[in-house]
Amino acid sequence: MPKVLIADDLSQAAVDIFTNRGIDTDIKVGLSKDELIAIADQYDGLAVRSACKPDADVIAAATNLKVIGRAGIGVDNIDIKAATAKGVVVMNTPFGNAVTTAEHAVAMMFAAARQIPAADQGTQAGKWPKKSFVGTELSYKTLGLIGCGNIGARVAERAKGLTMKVVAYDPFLTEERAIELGVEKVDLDTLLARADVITLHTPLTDQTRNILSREALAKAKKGLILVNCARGGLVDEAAVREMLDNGHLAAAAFDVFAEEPAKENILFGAPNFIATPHLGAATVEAQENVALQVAEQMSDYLLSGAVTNALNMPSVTADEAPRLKPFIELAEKLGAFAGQVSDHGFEEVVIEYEGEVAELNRKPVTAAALSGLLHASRGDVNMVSAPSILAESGVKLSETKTEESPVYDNLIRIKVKVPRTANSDETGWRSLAGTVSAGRPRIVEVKGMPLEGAFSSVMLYVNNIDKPGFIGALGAMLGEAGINIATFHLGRQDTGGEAIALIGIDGLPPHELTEKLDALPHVRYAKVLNF
Ligand SMILES: NC(=O)C1=CN([C@@H]2O[C@H](COP(=O)(O)OP(=O)(O)OC[C@H]3O[C@@H](n4cnc5c(N)ncnc54)[C@H](O)[C@@H]3O)[C@@H](O)[C@H]2O)C=CC1
Ligand SMILES: O=C(O)C(=O)COP(=O)(O)O
Repeated sequence: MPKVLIADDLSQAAVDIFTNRGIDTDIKVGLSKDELIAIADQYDGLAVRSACKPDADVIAAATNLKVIGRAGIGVDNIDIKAATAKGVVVMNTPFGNAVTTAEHAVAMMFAAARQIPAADQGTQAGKWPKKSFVGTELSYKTLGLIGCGNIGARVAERAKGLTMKVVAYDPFLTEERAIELGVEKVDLDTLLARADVITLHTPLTDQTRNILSREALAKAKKGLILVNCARGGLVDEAAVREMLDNGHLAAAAFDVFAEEPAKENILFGAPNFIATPHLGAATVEAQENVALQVAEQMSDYLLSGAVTNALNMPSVTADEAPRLKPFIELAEKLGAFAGQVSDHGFEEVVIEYEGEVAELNRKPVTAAALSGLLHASRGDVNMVSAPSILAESGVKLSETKTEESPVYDNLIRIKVKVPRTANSDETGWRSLAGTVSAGRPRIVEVKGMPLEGAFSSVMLYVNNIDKPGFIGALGAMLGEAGINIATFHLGRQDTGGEAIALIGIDGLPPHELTEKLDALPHVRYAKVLNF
């Protein structure tokens, strides 16, 4: 039974889902990094929010981990690169808390415009400070959105309802979407020059870090109200402090800080500064949503291989997962075959899809083929890590698809381009193809030669010149070595030409056998393959 560690405060809804789906959970909130590392290998899944930080060390220690689920949106607390390299899927819940966070941003905008927290404090202290708090009307003012995705768009809708004008800086916002939302797409400098209020809604990435730098903030209108409910690292906090002190900024309201939990911060105590402790997603509704969603997604993945909202793996719906399973198995086996016979590596990979499989969601199938392909040389690789490992290695990958499949209902062909080496004049493309028949993977072509057979867990692959008596000699040699033959598949180009034998055998043969085979005059190549 898979086991999940819930390492941050999640609604009970998550535990209920895991339990109903037959997954064990441990709830351990507030663990130190060392405490987490000490127990990490016990779990197949790790469910977090923003406080727990699964970095490369935690992921390395979590030797059984298959999935990290983020009950929320931002994943900057998770080392996705390390997770990908270890084959761990990282998934989030991209919509569950978007409305709640947009509402918090709007609340912060009003709180800052009318200095509500300070007015509240003064009033409750018995000062009746009516003259101290003259605010700013927001109607017809310009709101500048930095980032106009899920949350930004919801803030825009609300701001339009408040009769504000909305301009947005988001390089990925299309003109069509901007028109649909009724926002004006502008560049960052224009936004800085025109906005009366700026609110941030981008993820924290290398591109967005410090997007509101000192220089950028200096370009903003005097009297700007700044709201940050996205991530602390987006803004230069020291510059904001100075600008609140010198009046360049009228007010700032931050839910997020460069260092969290923010027990101390340069902004604390600044004039017209409002802080909340990362409460953007903290409503009952949002927490139910994200807990339910993350638990369902993680359970789906652990139990059926369905992938939703993953940041490092293509999606596979619960309906697709069983349909794709045999193709994933076939692709992985073909890849494994190609990888095991590419003794000197490969420079390029082409995957061809024909027939029924061409119409399916091919991304996970390709990922499986690459996982098989890289396994021989890289060992610890899976569908999550294989595509990025291949991309980093510089090997070119391309894919073709055709609905036509002349012989089989479906066919996957993997071609690898092998380099010329000192010992081998065999350069150019090697190709292997297989089909799924009655739900089982079958190999149907090796090096362009047709042959038909099932995969066995151990197979002897022999590439030889077609000569009378060769097959008999091969069988005798295996018999002498005490190797039982389970299946025997033959293919050849033409009489007396290049031929192949693919022999399913019970158990691993001794190394000397392949050496003996290799030494035979008609043998060009012999190898034991594992599937
Ligand atoms: N305070 C809180 O509790 C919460 C904070 N968040 C934060 O809000 C962020 C945004 O969430 P969503 O809107 O759901 O994400 P999203 O992915 O839907 O939208 C982000 C937008 O930022 C844009 N963007 C990316 N790079 C940019 C750049 N260099 N300059 C300008 N725009 C850029 C993207 O094109 C996208 O449209 C999350 O990544 C998370 O960090 C999310 C939920 C709760
Ligand atoms: O979803 C997000 O990105 C958030 O920042 C919410 O964070 P939290 O789950 O409240 O720690």
